Amino acid sequence: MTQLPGPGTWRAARADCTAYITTSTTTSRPTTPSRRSRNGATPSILGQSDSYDVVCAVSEARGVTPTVGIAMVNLSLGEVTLSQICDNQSYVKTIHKLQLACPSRIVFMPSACSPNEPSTFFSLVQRLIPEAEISSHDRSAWSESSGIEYIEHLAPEGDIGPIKVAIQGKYYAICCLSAAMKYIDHQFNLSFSPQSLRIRYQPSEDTMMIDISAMQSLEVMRNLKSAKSKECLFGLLDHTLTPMGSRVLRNNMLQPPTDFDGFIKTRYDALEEMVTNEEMFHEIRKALELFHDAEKTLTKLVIIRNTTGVFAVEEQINHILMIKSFLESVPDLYRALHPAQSDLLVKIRNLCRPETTVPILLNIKKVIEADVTYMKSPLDLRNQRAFAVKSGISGMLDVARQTYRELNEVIHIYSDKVSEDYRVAASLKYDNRRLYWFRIPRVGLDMEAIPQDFINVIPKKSYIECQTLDLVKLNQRLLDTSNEIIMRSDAVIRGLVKELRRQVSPLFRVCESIALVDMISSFGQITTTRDYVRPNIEDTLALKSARHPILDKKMVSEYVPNDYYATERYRFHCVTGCNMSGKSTYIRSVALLQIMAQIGCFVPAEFATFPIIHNIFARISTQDNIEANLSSFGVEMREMAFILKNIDNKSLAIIDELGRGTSVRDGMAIAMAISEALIDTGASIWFATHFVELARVLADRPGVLNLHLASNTSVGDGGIPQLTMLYKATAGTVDDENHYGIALARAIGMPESFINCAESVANDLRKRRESNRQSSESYKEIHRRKLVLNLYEAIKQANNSSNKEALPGYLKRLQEEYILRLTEIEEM
Ligand SMILES: Nc1ncnc2c1ncn2[C@@H]1O[C@H](COP(=O)(O)OP(=O)(O)OP(=O)(O)O)[C@@H](O)[C@H]1O
Repeated sequence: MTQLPGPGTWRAARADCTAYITTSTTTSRPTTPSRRSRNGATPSILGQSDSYDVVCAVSEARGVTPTVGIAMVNLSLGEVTLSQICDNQSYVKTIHKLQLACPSRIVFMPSACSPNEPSTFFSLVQRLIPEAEISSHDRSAWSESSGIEYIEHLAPEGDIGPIKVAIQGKYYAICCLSAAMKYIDHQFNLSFSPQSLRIRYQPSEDTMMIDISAMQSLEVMRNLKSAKSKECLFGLLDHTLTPMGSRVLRNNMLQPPTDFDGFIKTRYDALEEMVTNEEMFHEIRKALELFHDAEKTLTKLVIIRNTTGVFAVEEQINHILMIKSFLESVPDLYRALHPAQSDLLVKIRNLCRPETTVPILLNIKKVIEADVTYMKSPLDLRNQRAFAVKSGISGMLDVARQTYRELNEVIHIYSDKVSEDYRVAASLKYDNRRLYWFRIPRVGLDMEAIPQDFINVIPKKSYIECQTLDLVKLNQRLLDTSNEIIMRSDAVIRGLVKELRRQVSPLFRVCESIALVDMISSFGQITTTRDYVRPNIEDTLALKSARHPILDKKMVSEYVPNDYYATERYRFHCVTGCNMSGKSTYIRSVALLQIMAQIGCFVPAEFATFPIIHNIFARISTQDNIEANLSSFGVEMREMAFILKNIDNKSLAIIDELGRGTSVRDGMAIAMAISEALIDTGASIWFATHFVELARVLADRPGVLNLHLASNTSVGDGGIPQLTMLYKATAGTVDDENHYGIALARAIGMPESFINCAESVANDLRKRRESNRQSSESYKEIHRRKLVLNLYEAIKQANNSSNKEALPGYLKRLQEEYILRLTEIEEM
């Protein structure tokens, strides 16, 4: 049992949270942690298929810029993540972090919740993370010194120093660790074996924040229409072969790293090596197939529960057999990684080297039979467990095993006898609930006159399942013998578990390496099957012939690739185009490709450079039905307010169809005001709109680039105009004089009378607008001057760019845009 650190002293001098002086104890109902059903909105948006027990303690120093400490203890994976976040009054970063972790419990200080006046943060957590159970825990549990003691006691020895350096000054995070551990001990009667818990500090600036609604509308983790569909970014990228690999991929997609040298570059190098060395790649994939979820098994081994009895010992034997088969599989991966040269793969190979795993395996083999292994079928697993401990270690155990063997033989002989006596083809089956039972085909069996000796009969379509009284008695004897074996194995197993607990730390590292190599090989799988390119990381976003990753796979060769370019000078991209011209697809692609690039994956393009982005926001209307429209404007405004409050120059925002939930005039005015505000943030904005006038007005603002998705109108059979989408992003605004909307309405079969009426209204409006248009020479002069100044600035910037490869394309586009804009001015 873990020796828990004594209660530390609460330092009254420290900020707001020191003021929480009460004598309250834990207030929530004591229960054991359980796998919650994930019905909450956030987990389903995040596409979570697996659920974990995460207990999270939070504390805060209130103020204008509050500081929040978080300690998240994952009881299913045996790891603790500490964070300390400098947040704003809406606690955006903290709430986002909690939403991604999906904690089963969130523990507060008693003074933050009722009967005291609930803090703003507490109220936000209650409202925005409804699926978490909220508790409070005694004030004295939130102690810095006790938190440090936990680290010293629970972290692997080699990790203690680096963790202490990382958490220096992170007072709130450390107090939360103390509270979380005491809460777990108090509530669940659980503790961790010494030096076994992975504790890490995660600074919030090390990862990209993808707003939850962006995650949903961009279909990052799950498809919008069907939760089962694999048509989402995660579905596209997840070719992992182990549960650990899939988890790491998911975590990376939820919070892509922002550290290029530390993470992204090393992943690119490893991936490049994998895709160029085909043989190594295949060997790695083959080796990965052998692994099960060792991370979870190891966690179960290090969690100390005060449970005894046959079931507990059986579980421990299962864990040992699983660890044994895990250790036996590691050398294959080590060999597969032999040719690796890239830093990351070499590091992973070193972590998997035999010096780490072989001594542990030898220790296991000292007491466990070498050929006993973990099996999936209940009968095989029971037999493996019965013979797990080496013979010769305990005389009584060997005797019990002999009885077990003989009883099994007796049962098989009895099964043959039943077949003979009742003239049926009874086959012996086994499951954990009934133990042995018979399956007898219905053919030749009179269902009206089933022998009375057959009990517990379950009729099925083509056979019956049943037992006999004698079989039930034999089962009971077998169970007693099996239990005796298990209990007699207990002492040996206990000793081994104790030994293994001391060695889990390097094994957890091996698991993490396997997970990482699995994620990279998963990227390798998609890179080799699709035509992906390694991105560069620079200040500029420049993509040549880039494709929407999901549509590209779905549409194969039909997808029309597009170019993207964004710098300080062109940071607000106003994208116009007629209905169905590909605007949304164009702007969404850029966010999805950015996420791919930052998790270390190659991207579907001919050439790609990305800047490092710290936040991704999206405002995309995903509900087009009339009912939803009632509130869609409210949702739209709320989301835009959130974005405007949190966006900065390291952000990327995708805004689609802003202002469409209200009248055209109001919508246009709001879109205009928001666009102006977004331009001033310095963020990279991709703004698709039907308001062509908006694009024209914004055209002269520094930082704005107008683009449109091209389409063609031609005259088809019978003189009927036809609309062809080209899906090609082109400089300038869409030419709305062609009335594409009306052309599309005609193409989809609206009545001719209606179309004629719409055309006449549109022509009237156009004439009126033309007569209002300014045409004075001085007005034109102002526009010409602005255009030349902009061109000068752009060429200067291009000259400074290190990306010479993208330069010709960029200059050509600049030229096209200049000519187009000049023509527009002259035609005014
Ligand atoms: N680059 C492309 N290549 C091929 N097909 C595309 C491309 N972009 C979009 N499409 C097709 O066009 C359809 C419509 O695209 P999208 O929804 O992006 O258009 P939109 O301009 O945003 O439409 P609306 O204005 O009506 O919302 C997509 O479902 C896809 O099938």
